[in-house]
Amino acid sequence: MDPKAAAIFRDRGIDVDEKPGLTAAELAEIIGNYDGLAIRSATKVTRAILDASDRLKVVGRAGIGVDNVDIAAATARGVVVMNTPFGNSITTAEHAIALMFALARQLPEADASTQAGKWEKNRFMGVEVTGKTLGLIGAGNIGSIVASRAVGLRMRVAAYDPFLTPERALELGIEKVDLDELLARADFITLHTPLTDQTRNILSRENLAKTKKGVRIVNCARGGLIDEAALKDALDSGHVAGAALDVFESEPAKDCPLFGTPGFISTPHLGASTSEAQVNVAIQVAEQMSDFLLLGGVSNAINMPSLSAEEAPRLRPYMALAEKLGKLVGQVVGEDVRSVDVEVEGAAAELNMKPITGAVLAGLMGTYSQSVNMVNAPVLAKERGLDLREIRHDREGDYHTLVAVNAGTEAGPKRVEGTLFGNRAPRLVKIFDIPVEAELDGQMIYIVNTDEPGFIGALGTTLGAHKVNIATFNLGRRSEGGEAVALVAVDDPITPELSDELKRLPGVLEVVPLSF
Ligand SMILES: NC(=O)c1ccc[n+]([C@@H]2O[C@H](COP(=O)([O-])OP(=O)(O)OC[C@H]3O[C@@H](n4cnc5c(N)ncnc54)[C@H](O)[C@@H]3O)[C@@H](O)[C@H]2O)c1
Ligand SMILES: O=C(O)CC[C@@H](O)C(=O)O
Repeated sequence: MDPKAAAIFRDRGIDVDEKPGLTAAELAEIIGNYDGLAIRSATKVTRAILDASDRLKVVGRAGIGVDNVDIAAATARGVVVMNTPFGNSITTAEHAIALMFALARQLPEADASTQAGKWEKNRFMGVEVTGKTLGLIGAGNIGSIVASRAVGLRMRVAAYDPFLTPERALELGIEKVDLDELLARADFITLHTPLTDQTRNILSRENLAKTKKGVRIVNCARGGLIDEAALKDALDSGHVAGAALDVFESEPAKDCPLFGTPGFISTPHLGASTSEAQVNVAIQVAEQMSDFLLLGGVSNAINMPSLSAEEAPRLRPYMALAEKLGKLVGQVVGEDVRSVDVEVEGAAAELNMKPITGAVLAGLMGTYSQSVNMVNAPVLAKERGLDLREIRHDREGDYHTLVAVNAGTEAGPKRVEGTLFGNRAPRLVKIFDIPVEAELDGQMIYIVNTDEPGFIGALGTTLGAHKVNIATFNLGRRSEGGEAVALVAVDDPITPELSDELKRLPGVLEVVPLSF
């Protein structure tokens, strides 16, 4: 990785060790010492590596493809995975164009022959690209840049990309076609998709047979998009006139069946290898990882919603409130939660809601499982079949800002509401429709009782008898003489014996020890 990455980490006060070329075993041995791991494409972040990484919070990929990271395993462990989606796009697009020209004019073979003193002028008859049709498979960041360069070279561009809108195609000056039409018409084909279940072997033996005789093919995207054995046969038969691969089914490619085939050109995954691109991605990955580790900002994460470093300070108190509300519901309602509506109104409704929802889930799911954070909470919630809804209210309420968590249970909805005092201090304002103001902090006891004289005295006496000091005392009731709640913050541990004794006090309906 370009040394600028390490320089940025150090400038921002993060200790950094540069360890290029570690084996998997060496990485597994040391990964437990690190909060972040910055990688290029060669490092495989497998489940085994992640399992050995107790402290790891973030993996930053200085590049685009994250197929060298086990995203599911990282997510399950609560590790954020980020990439740098644009820093090497121009460079990779230029490599694709370079390989297209290398194929059109057989540059590597002509170079080798000339340097061998052969001067084979008649052997190397090329083709022009001007006026030819370029078939573009995948018109995202890199594909679009390739398209614009190809249009500049006076090529016609026919693109196959199910997600390409007609407006974008018009803007790029290219034609959107289906795959069969592209295969039938293209003089050159270049691939720019990720490797997914849909794109694996997109140039299969069957699809290669549908291409125009004499087609030339470039792949600077991912190995696995082309059937390498079928491509070799198509080159050998002369159906495909040339193929240039930067990426291979198995990398590092040491004994690919295509090696040595006439008309075949290869580079060792050099698509992103320019000094400009490597500086770009190194700077970007270091800035993103530092923002996350130091400020909680999240950009270009694969497994977590974005939260800019500028937004983070404003959202942080909301996320603290949301997490506390989630924890409160989880602890009081228990395992019975079937659905969760997260509602915001007032100032909260103006904000990016995803981090607030993520924090509610982290609080809630953390009461059911260990090591839960905003990365893995949504996955755990999904595994439990929890229905999640985000609701933004325009209305003006009693509070300038409000976050509510409405948990659906078999016994009906259970709703808690909270606000921020002075825009920063989280406060509960309503629990299960009973107004009660409380800081949710440290150890607390939640008590439901019948509103009757003498209860508070008995509660204080019992806590005193157990040498438990009361820090704050917050009361609310549904109606005079009806259901009442107490949220009592205490300085000393709440033992099971104390809980049992509190449950036996006259009028007590429920006692739940809480921890925030
Ligand atoms: N060789 C290298 O060194 C190098 C460098 C950078 C990126 N890459 C690879 O290049 C590829 C493209 O990167 P990008 O930044 O343009 O990604 P991108 O996400 O911006 O674009 C990918 C495009 O593929 C399209 N796509 C998805 N499924 C498709 C399908 N089934 N059929 C057709 N199109 C489909 C998407 O709609 C999208 O427009 C990625 O695989 C990336 O890893 C390689
Ligand atoms: O880091 C590299 O050299 C390759 C990067 C490339 O494959 C990518 O997906 O960004």
